[in-house]
Amino acid sequence: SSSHKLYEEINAVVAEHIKYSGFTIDDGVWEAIHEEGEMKVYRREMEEDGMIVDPLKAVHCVKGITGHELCHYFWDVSVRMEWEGTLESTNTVEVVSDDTVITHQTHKRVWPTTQRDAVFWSHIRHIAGNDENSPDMWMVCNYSTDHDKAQPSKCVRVKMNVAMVCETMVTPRADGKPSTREDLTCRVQYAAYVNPGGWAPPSVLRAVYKREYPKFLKRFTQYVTNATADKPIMF
Ligand SMILES: O=S(=O)(CCO)c1ccc(-c2ccc(C3CCCC3)c([C@H]3C[C@H]3c3ccccn3)c2)cc1
Repeated sequence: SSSHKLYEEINAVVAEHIKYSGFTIDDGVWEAIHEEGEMKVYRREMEEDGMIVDPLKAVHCVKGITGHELCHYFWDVSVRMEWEGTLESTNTVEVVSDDTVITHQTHKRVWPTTQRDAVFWSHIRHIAGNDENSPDMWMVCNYSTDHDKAQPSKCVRVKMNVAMVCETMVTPRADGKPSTREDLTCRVQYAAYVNPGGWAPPSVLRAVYKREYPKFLKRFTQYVTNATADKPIMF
């Protein structure tokens, strides 16, 4: 229930991501590392006590789906192994409420680094827009947390703060008929702050992020497109 002690943190993290969301990327600050069609991926080079913690930001535009659908599948742990290619295992350690779960997942080892795992709360939220200044958005935040049911493992624990924020554009039909998927466009913003935990070679980490984030975003959005193609639209 929303009286759960986590909600203070959840509300603060959500507010922060809304504050920093925005489709305009300040080129002076963000370095483009990948552009493919509508998908553009950026990073900022940042280190915290010798650790690479490059913030990552990506924007994408996906036809034929809604932001609610994209966030639903990003949040739904039961399908995560189907689209997250770098995952070895995932385990839900607590269902906090119908919009928040706590997950423990292990990532496949990335040579030559030690294998990593993550324990995080994952919260899905619809932010109703009331005018063009505050658009209607769906958002999922994945934020590292501790949990006594998350088994200590051989893995190095990463610290992460990830947000998927979506806006849906519906082009009105001239014939006044109900919208179909051709009328839908989902504008996606993905922001990830991942501290890899223990030491890892900076050049290796930067190469991994540069390779894996575009792959993950492409594979995930393709997964949602396929999963929703023959289903009624979830607005
Ligand atoms: O968007 S999510 O919330 C989706 C839920 O899974 C997310 C995405 C990515 C990560 C993550 C965390 C750590 C690493 C590294 C750090 C040193 C060695 C492993 C990587 C590396 C494996 C690379 C990677 C980058 C991007 C996407 C997937 N794989 C990724 C965590 C959560």
